[in-house]
Amino acid sequence: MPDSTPAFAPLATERFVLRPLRAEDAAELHRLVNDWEVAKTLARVPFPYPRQLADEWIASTLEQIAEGTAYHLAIAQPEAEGGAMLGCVGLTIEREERSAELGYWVARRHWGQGIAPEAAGRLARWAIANLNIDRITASALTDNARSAAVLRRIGFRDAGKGQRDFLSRGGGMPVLLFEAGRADLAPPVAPPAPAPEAALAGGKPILLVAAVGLIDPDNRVLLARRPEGKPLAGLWEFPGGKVRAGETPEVALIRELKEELGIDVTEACLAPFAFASHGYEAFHLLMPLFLCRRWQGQVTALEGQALAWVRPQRLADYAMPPADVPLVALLRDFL
Ligand SMILES: Nc1nc2c([nH]c(=O)n2[C@H]2C[C@H](O)[C@@H](COP(=O)(O)OP(=O)(O)OP(=O)(O)O)O2)c(=O)[nH]1
Repeated sequence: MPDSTPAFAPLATERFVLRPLRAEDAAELHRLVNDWEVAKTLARVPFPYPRQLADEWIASTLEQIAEGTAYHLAIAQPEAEGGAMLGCVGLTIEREERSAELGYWVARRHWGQGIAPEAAGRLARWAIANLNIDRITASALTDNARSAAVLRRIGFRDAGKGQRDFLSRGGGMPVLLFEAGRADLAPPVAPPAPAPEAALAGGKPILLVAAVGLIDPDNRVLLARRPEGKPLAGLWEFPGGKVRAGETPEVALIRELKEELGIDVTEACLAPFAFASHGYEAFHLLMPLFLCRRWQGQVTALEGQALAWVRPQRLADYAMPPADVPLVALLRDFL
């Protein structure tokens, strides 16, 4: 399954942009990182930092982005504000483990402005939503309380202690290990407000969500990727959404399919197929799954979500929410 990042479009944060490094950044990169206070905190940076290494490093980061093996980016001001580089943030992918390692540094004169959490938080949330990973790891020198605080602030959990080789220190150094999964990087989920007589499942409100397996003439099923910023970001799901007060599941689905995919579906074309009943932390999900083979209009990702038409036997290659796992098995057998 491809990652949905053919060419890397810069990521905006509240104040900055995270963009691929450019050959012309080399002199500035060298000036900023060839500073003992910065270099001593970084495992892979030698000190002194040879000027030529900046050129080589930048060229290698561009190759890695093209291959999808690592995403090392400049933290820069927006072009309209001068475009100055303030530091770097990066992720190295461990494909086999479906994880990535996060690193960052900020030029000394910009310390104390909250740049690292803003940049590292955005890259981490983008990565969990757009790359095929479930986990991000990071480490900080045991005496680098500032860096540990950055990681905790963006949702990382302490994951013990370790040892890492630091080029700048000429050997192994003790580090604190951190990690974050999808739930750690998601916004806090407010439990749905229960209707007055709503059933409570084990003390949790029941959330009714209607979903559909859209099936094309080749017998492929449409999956949509949950976007950055939503709970379960990066997981693939059946199109659909919450059933609002006063709606039937069918009406909710017809509305969601119009809003999210720009297609018109009639109730007669929605065939009830199965349902999911799954306890999430904040609510219990009850999700009828319909099947639909006929609709009007062109399926279009109107909310910027990645879409994939997937053959039944390939459904297992797509990481989906835990509630969907039994549905996928049923659907595969049915199709
Ligand atoms: N649509 C859909 N939702 C699913 C699936 N599996 C699963 O656990 N869910 C969960 C994720 C969410 O907690 C919930 C759907 O809520 P949502 O927030 O995406 O619904 P929505 O489209 O109404 O979103 P919003 O307008 O509130 O942002 O159901 C699935 O296959 N499809």
